[in-house]
Amino acid sequence: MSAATAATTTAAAALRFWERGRKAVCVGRNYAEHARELNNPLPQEPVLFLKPPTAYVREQGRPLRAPWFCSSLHHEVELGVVVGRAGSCISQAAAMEHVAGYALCLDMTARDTQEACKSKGLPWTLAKAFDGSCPVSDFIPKERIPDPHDLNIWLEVNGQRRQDGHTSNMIFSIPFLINYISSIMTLEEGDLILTGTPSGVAAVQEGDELVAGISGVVTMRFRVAARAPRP
Ligand SMILES: O=C([O-])CC(=O)C(=O)O
Ligand SMILES: [Mg+2]
Repeated sequence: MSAATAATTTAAAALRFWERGRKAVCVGRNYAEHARELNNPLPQEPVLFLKPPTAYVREQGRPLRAPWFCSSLHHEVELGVVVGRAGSCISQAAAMEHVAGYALCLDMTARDTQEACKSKGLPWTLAKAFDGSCPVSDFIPKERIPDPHDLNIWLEVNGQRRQDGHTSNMIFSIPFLINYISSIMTLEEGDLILTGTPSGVAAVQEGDELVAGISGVVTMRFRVAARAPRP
């Protein structure tokens, strides 16, 4: 691909990736300390699940809220990778050419629902894919992050640091994940890959203020509202 084409695809993906109706492919248990804190085994292969485009919520938009069936809404701060060029069966060597940039993300999780799903051997869709379950920062162009495996990602609740991780501790690297995911489902321009959370996940309460950041790159702020009423 020419440099001009690469620049065009990057610019296109920079345009509000969260409004493009694209999927978020999420990786679970990609940090050993987080797998351990929830008493999960270390994965031999990436654990994957999906969030629909209706999961995205923007910083200046509506507040975060637990869905009606959840009484333990957890925060999980994660580095998001924004796909700039579609592909399937992308090699690890070519993987970074398909990256347009990054976003800071929260994989908001209905933890009690997830535990119930796990114990019944059911998928995690209710726990992970509800409306507003994926707060995202502005798009961060690739050029602003020379090494995505050398980032400090953190989250504070009401001014108290809860999560403080480093992307060098991912079990599966970004090129590995792009290769693995694209061998299962086509990655499209504007798709987001959530790369897993470091340890320190915990429940949020109505009225909490969440501030998360990638040190030296971006911060974002969200308020937690009352749980959604049962329809
Ligand atoms: O819910 C979980 O523990 C799995 C997950 O999303 C993560 O590790 O980021
Ligand atoms: Mg997660």
